[in-house]
Amino acid sequence: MLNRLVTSLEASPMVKRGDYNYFIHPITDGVPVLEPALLREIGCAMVRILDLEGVDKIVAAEAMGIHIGVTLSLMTDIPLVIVRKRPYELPGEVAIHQTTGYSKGELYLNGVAKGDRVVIVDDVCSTGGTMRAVIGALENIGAEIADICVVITRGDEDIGRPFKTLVKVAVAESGVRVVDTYA
Ligand SMILES: O=P(O)(O)OC[C@H]1O[C@H](OP(=O)(O)OP(=O)(O)O)[C@H](O)[C@@H]1O
Ligand code: HPA
Repeated sequence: MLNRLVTSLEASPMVKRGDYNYFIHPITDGVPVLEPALLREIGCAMVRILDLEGVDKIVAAEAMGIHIGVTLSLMTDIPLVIVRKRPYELPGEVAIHQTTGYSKGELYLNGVAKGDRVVIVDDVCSTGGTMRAVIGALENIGAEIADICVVITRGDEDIGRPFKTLVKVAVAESGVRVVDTYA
């Protein structure tokens, strides 16, 4: 069912970002080219496993959560909120500090109100730093997180609540191995 995702992940080129073994893949980097059939495969799998009952908004972080969020939004007609890397200073904007395995930065959340029922999607969860930061901001606003799905999980980090993933991978300097699939 996730044949395209599994095959392409296991063919990922590897680079070092400091000590971090970083795999390069169309879903997580947009390069070299993102095939519509792969996005459809992922969108269909997410629709199958996510709890979308009564969901008002899909929340996805810039940059590489965007195409995942767009795919799910087009398939479900649920509006999309993009957590941006630059501020807009709109009333109620929430600044979020993000730490990943290889970077630190700020994210800015607009467009989610107290009581909104949301799902969070992203391309990958590694240290869980990004997901923990986004969850914390949504909880502070008083949004209800109905469900979470990341396409690829590459670590065992605790993000403070259960979440769904399409594939779990083991990453080494030599490459990516898909350990499990969940859709
Ligand atoms: O679990 P973590 O260690 O937080 O890593 C996962 C995050 O890292 C990547 O984002 P990044 O901030 O690198 O930006 P990008 O989406 O612009 O590539 C990815 O899109 C996730 O959001
Ligand atoms: O290894 C990775 N590759 C692409 N994106 C990522 N985001 C966190 N880790 C990775």
